[in-house]
Amino acid sequence: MQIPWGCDIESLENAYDLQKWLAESGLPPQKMGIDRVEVGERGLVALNNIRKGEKLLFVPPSLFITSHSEWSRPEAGEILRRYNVPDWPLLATYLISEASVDKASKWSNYISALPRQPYSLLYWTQSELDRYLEASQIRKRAIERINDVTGTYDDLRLRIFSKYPDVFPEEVFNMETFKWSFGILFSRLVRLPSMDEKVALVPWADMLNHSCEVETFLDYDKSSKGVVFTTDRGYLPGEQVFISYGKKSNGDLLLSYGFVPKEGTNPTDSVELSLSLNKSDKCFKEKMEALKKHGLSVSERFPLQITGWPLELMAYAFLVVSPPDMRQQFEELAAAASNKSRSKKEMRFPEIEEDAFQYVLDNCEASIAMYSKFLQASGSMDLDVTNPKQLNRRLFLKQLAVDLCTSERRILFRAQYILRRRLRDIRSGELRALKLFDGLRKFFK
Ligand SMILES: C[S@@+](CC[C@H](N)C(=O)[O-])C[C@H]1O[C@@H](n2cnc3c(N)ncnc32)[C@H](O)[C@@H]1O
Repeated sequence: MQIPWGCDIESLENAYDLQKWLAESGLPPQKMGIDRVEVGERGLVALNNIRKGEKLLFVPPSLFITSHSEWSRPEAGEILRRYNVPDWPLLATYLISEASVDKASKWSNYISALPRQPYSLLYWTQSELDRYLEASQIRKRAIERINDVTGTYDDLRLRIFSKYPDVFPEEVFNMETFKWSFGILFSRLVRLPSMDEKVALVPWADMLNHSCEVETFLDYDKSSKGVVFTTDRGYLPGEQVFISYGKKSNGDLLLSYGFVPKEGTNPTDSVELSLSLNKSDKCFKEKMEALKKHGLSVSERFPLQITGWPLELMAYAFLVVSPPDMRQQFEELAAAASNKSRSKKEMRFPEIEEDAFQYVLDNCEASIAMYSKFLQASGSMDLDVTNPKQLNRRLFLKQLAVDLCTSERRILFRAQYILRRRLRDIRSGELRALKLFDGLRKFFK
């Protein structure tokens, strides 16, 4: 179903109307203008020289959309407040409600300039996720997110919408429109640290695209009473201005914003490695109980970065490989794996270190094999040319998946290299100790 709101972002017409409306509605004159850009399609571009350290934007609170914004249909807002609906579902419903009244909404210019189909994994079908993201843990995260959105909508429908069908008719408030509004929230909502972490849609500020190379982010500025950001570099006229959407992995960026940064440009990139207890382990039940007690399960995902992995991952690996005579330590290991341990020092269990590293290496290599299979096959995947429009979509999704999988596999290769080296050191240390022991034995004979 085609959503009747928003626009095709290839055209800048609606964005120019938005710019005009904002200027008439209290947005001060800007040093940036909306334009077609190379990264992110539409973005904000410097109109004059912008210096490093300048504050830009100054969007006043009267132009933010928050959970306290006034509803064009007050009865709808009143009902949701009575049911104490949390911020995210409230804002998702608000956006649909305002969109449905068209020009009668204060936000009609803003809504008309929003993308009709936000780039988000919410729009990938199950078979697209299976086909393109089989190797990546992002597939599971996308399915969880889609289920969350579906569950949230079902809950609202059952508890509220079905009781007030005149206020929330199904032609307007349905799964398709919720997918759209949640897609907009995931890709545009900002958390404002200096406003008690309030979440808001901030028109104009949400035209800024992300760069992994900048560190500046949007926040509320109490002195100027508006949303601003401070540039961490200078820009020449015509250059696109960027902010940071946060220290996110490529997978997180794809999940919420629908893009993957260029290979090797994201210093905070990470990949999730899934580790599981061995079902044939004699202590399976005891280990499972220990994990459960600390909020973990028999299968967990841990982030690997190019610079290393967290202590929690090693604690989980130690628990998996620990023999029955270490049962006294199961609790301690499960606590450390859940980040609840008091000690933040690296755990040392020399007698099972080799097994633990080997276990993590085996999991890394199994994961690498899946990525390699997908990346090798991706060249010959899309030969169906009977439907050109569908083919474009397929090529686009496939390219995103190839970019994601290449960056995730790169981190796994690095982990594989470090793990192999650690194992070689452990083994050569053992060999040296063995030779020494042998030498001593001969000496004392
Ligand atoms: C907050 S909006 C930014 C404005 C957006 N370009 C627009 O035209 O409405 C976030 C969306 O911009 C796009 N985007 C932002 N940064 C990007 C980047 N570095 N590369 C590709 N797309 C990007 C993605 O589609 C993302 O979902």
